[in-house]
Amino acid sequence: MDSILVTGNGPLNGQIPIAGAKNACLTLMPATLLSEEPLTLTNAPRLSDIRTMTALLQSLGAEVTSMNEGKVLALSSHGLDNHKADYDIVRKMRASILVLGPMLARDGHAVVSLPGGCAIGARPVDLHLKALEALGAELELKDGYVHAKAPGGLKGGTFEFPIVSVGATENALMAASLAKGTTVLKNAAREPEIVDLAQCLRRMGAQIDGEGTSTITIQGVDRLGGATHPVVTDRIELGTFMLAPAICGGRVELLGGRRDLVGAFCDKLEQAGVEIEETETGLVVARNGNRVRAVDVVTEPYPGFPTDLQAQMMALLCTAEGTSVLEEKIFENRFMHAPELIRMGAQIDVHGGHATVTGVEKLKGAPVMATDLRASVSLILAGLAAEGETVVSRVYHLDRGYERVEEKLQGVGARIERVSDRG
Ligand SMILES: CC(=O)N[C@H]1[C@@H](OP(=O)(O)OP(=O)(O)OC[C@H]2O[C@@H](n3ccc(=O)[nH]c3=O)[C@H](O)[C@@H]2O)O[C@H](CO)[C@@H](O)[C@@H]1O
Ligand SMILES: C=C(OP(=O)(O)O)C(=O)O
Repeated sequence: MDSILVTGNGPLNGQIPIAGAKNACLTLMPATLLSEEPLTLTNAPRLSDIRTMTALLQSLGAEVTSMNEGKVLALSSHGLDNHKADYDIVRKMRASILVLGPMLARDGHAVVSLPGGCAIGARPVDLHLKALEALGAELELKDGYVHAKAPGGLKGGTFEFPIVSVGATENALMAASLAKGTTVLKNAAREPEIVDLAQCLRRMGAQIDGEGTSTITIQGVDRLGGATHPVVTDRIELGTFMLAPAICGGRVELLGGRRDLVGAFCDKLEQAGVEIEETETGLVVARNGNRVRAVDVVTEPYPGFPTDLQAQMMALLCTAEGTSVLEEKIFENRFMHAPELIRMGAQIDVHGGHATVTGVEKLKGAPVMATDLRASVSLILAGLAAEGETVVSRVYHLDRGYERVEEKLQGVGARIERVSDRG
């Protein structure tokens, strides 16, 4: 299993290109199941999660061809010969549940394994199921699988999400696109990935209004066609790499970055004393000299501060002047990076959904490991700011969501390399 070796660094300077969003691509790919015609996604990220979704769609009988070194995905679901998403693939990635709504909407039946919990929390899928029931789906849970039927097709309905869920909004949005009549989704998620999905579905012929607000209205159509759609920029990769010059000092331009994707996050960075400038080609982040200041952070659905940047922000605040409190409101167990950061000399006290971080002048390199994607990259950021060497193991978590992380950071002067254990 590979590890990442990071050696503490001085200021970083240069440019980092930001890829298409993992979380957008993982919902755009299952949208192929809604149509008999081809869907082409450009600006796709090259990630293990994308390969997992490819394998899942192929297991259902869809064709997925990766072109242009993986940046273009040509998908076609002309003849699905299997409507069962097997546990062996679904357990690898929670986003697998996103095949349920589209398969059910197009063909009237689907069987999908329940994904189960994961390191950051229990993550039930009850809201996905309730939203589909509001569209007339008949569901039964048997042997760890959701057996779904809609013999006469799905029918439009109104559903108000009791809490904001990105994935449940995506499943419902896709299913409603082919339901008969009008669907109104209230308290819907407003994330840029939802907007991207709605734009792609519209290109395929769907009639959708209100994406990016809490109420989305969908007028169902009989069939959807083919489309070509560029995947939106990955705001979480963007925020992660914005933290590299923030933590090491220097000046880095994140190519393709836009402030509207990471507004709440930018506000916090600026409060901490980091400079951010929007250019025609991206976002420039700079910090010179002084230590960053402590800031308090509360994770919330978009447009709030994203939970997927909480671990990385904690790494920065470990080096800030003063005491910060981070409150995690989305996932109940998303502070697993804290004990690892403590091994690097950080002062963190976790109490329930809060972490109190008292900044130290210098972190110290150490061998560390993490049990999830964003936790892993937070340890790389901490390693860049630490004295000495940090070895981050369990790199497969990182490969789920960051393409060529070491090359991108090397490109701005970071001392980071992948070490293979195989030899
Ligand atoms: C592939 C993908 O896009 N993943 C993102 C997506 O995950 P995902 O779509 O799984 O996250 P949700 O927005 O659904 O989760 C929000 C909260 O709702 C709860 N919940 C969710 C569904 C449900 O049926 N019942 C329920 O109780 C979850 O446990 C969590 O506490 O949004 C999260 C929140 O921004 C991000 O951290 C993930 O990176
Ligand atoms: C939690 C994440 O992803 P997933 O929902 O796929 O587990 C993430 O991208 O940080």
